[in-house]
Amino acid sequence: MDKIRIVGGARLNGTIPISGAKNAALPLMIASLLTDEALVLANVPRLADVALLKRILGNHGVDITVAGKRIGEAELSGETVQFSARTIVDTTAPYELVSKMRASFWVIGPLLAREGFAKVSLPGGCAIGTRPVDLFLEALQTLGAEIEIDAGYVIARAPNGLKGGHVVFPKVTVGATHVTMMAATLAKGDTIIENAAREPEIVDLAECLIKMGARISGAGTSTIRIQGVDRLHGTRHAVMPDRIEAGTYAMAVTMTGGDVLLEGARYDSLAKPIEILREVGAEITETNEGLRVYRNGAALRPVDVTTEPFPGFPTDLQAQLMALVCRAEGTSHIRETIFENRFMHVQELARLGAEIHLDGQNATIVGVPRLKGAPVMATDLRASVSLVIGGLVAEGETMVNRVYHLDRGFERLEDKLSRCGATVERISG
Ligand SMILES: CC(=O)N[C@H]1[C@@H](OP(=O)(O)OP(=O)(O)OC[C@H]2O[C@@H](n3ccc(=O)[nH]c3=O)[C@H](O)[C@@H]2O)O[C@H](CO)[C@@H](O)[C@@H]1O
Ligand SMILES: C=C(OP(=O)(O)O)C(=O)O
Repeated sequence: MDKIRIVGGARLNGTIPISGAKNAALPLMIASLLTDEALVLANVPRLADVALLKRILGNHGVDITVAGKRIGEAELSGETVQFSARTIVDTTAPYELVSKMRASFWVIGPLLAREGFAKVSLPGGCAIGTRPVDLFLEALQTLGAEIEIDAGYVIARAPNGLKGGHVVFPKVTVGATHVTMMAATLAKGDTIIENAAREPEIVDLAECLIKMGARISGAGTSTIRIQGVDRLHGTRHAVMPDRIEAGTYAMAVTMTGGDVLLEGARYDSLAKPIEILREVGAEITETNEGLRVYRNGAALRPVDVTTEPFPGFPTDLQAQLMALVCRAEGTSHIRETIFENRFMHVQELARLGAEIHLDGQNATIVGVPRLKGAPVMATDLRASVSLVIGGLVAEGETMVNRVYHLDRGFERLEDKLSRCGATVERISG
């Protein structure tokens, strides 16, 4: 099993190219199931989750070819990949694949809309919480699906096709918004989604679906309207830059000090994290190429942050912020409201010398003057990278074990950081 070895102490200086967003690439790839024509996606990140979803789509009959890079594309940028679902050969998404990645459950929407049938394994919980799928199923029922649960599988039927409906989500859910929007594109009639997720990845998917011939308005607001069409066609679309990757490196630079251009990062997808990082002590400016993050030797200041759906502070940056304020001068408070068990990094950060007290969904972080390197264990994707951020300033060596979590969502992290002066290496094993 690979490990990441970090020797702390270096400031970060240089340029980090931001990859295509994992959380946009996954639903975009799944959207290829909606048409028998080719969907060509550029800027697809090379990540374990993307590789797994390629296998899952392949199982449904999607023909996948890597079209390579455009001339002049940077070495670290992603691939251009063509997804062609000419015929769906299998409408079942088996447990062995779905249990490895939750987002693979989302194939249920396009399969049902196009084929009138889908049998998809329940994804189960994961390290950050129980993560039920009740809201997906209720939304699909509103669009006319009959749902049965049998032997760990959701069996969804709509033999005469889906029909438009009025979906009101009782809580904001990114996944169920993606799935309902995709399913409704091929339903008969109009669909309204209220209390829809407003995440930028929803907008990216909607833009691609519109290029495919879908009639969607309001994506990015809490009310999305979809007029169903008979069929969708192929198109080309570039995956949006990864706001969570960009936010993570912004926190790393704020932690170490230095001056880094996050190439391709977009301010509007990161407004809240940028506001918080400025409170902590970073200077962040928007340039034509991306976001420039700068901090001199000034002390880090504590903050009080609650995770919320977009445009609030994202849960996917909570662990990284916690690592950062471990070194603040004063006491910070972080409240996690999206997932019930997303504090697995706390015990591992404590191994580096952090002082964090947990009370239910609230963490109190008492800043300490120094962290000290130690062997630590990654428990989930964002928790892993919080340990890397801690390791970048910890005295001596930090060894992060179970790096496969990190490989789900960070493309060549060790290359990107070491190019900016950090001592970070992957030890294969
Ligand atoms: C691949 C991807 O894009 N993953 C992101 C997506 O996950 P995901 O789409 O799974 O997260 P959701 O927005 O659906 O979850 C929000 C909350 O709603 C709950 N819920 C959700 C569905 C449901 O049927 N019932 C229910 O109770 C969840 O347990 C959670 O407490 O959004 C999360 C919240 O921004 C991010 O942390 C994940 O990185
Ligand atoms: C929680 C995440 O992903 P997933 O929803 O795939 O588990 C994440 O990207 O931080």
